Amino acid sequence: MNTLLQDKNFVIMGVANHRSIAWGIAQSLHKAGANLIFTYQGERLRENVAQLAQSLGGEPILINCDVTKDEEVEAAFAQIKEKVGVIHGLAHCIAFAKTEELEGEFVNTSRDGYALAQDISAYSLVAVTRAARPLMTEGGSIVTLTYLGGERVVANYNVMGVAKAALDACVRYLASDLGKDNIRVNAISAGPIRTLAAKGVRNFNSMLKEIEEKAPLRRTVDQSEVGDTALFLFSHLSRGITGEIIHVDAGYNIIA
Ligand SMILES: CCCCCCc1ccc(Oc2ccc(Oc3cccc(O)n3)cc2)c(O)c1
Repeated sequence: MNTLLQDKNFVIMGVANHRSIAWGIAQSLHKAGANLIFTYQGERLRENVAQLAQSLGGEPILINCDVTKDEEVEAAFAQIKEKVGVIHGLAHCIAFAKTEELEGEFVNTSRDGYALAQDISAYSLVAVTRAARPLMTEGGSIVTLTYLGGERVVANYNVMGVAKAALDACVRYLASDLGKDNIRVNAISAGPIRTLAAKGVRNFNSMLKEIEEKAPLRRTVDQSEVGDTALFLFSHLSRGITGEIIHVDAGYNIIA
């Protein structure tokens, strides 16, 4: 146990089940003494998140929030303000694209599929940052999840790669806006991890194998490694870092 985040309040958006990267982040922050607020999308996920949150002990705070609806984002953060007043950080672990657009040729991406991926996977960071900002009266740190496929072509990642490229630029522009409020905005570019979301990407398994063969560390990474990097980005230790993308991928991104 450490006290790096003792008694500080963090919002975690995007826990779906025990394999979620968001859950790995939650565990790392909990061990550092943080108080956690979980948001989920739609009542059917509430029970999953509730059981996981209760396993940490204490009274978890669970808030429904569909990030595609401005009124739900505003209502969610109004509830969070009422419950805790101040927050010190936010983990944005939300993305979506239609599975039929996560395979084959990118040139065949539909107009509505492209817009949907951008709305949920990139614009939602802007929306939640705008809503969270007034609650970060003591400064803060916002962390989102991105992937190498937004920097270089990764077969099948297609429309999500373009959405992650937009997300990465959002990180930089939001960091520029919020730095004067002492709020930092960064992204963790995680290597492939077997999550519910990963099931939506064609040939995911072959990518895991390629990484074990080519990554400098000759292995893939797990949710706890991403969680601990998030802990660093939420703590005083990363106070000089904003607008950055940190790769937690066993070094794979440096290999041609
Ligand atoms: C061939 C690429 C292998 C590496 C992919 C690593 C990765 C795994 C999961 C990622 O997160 C999502 C999130 C939503 C998403 O869209 C989905 C997921 C499940 C079902 C569905 O209809 N859409 C796809 C990937 C992600 O952004 C990146």
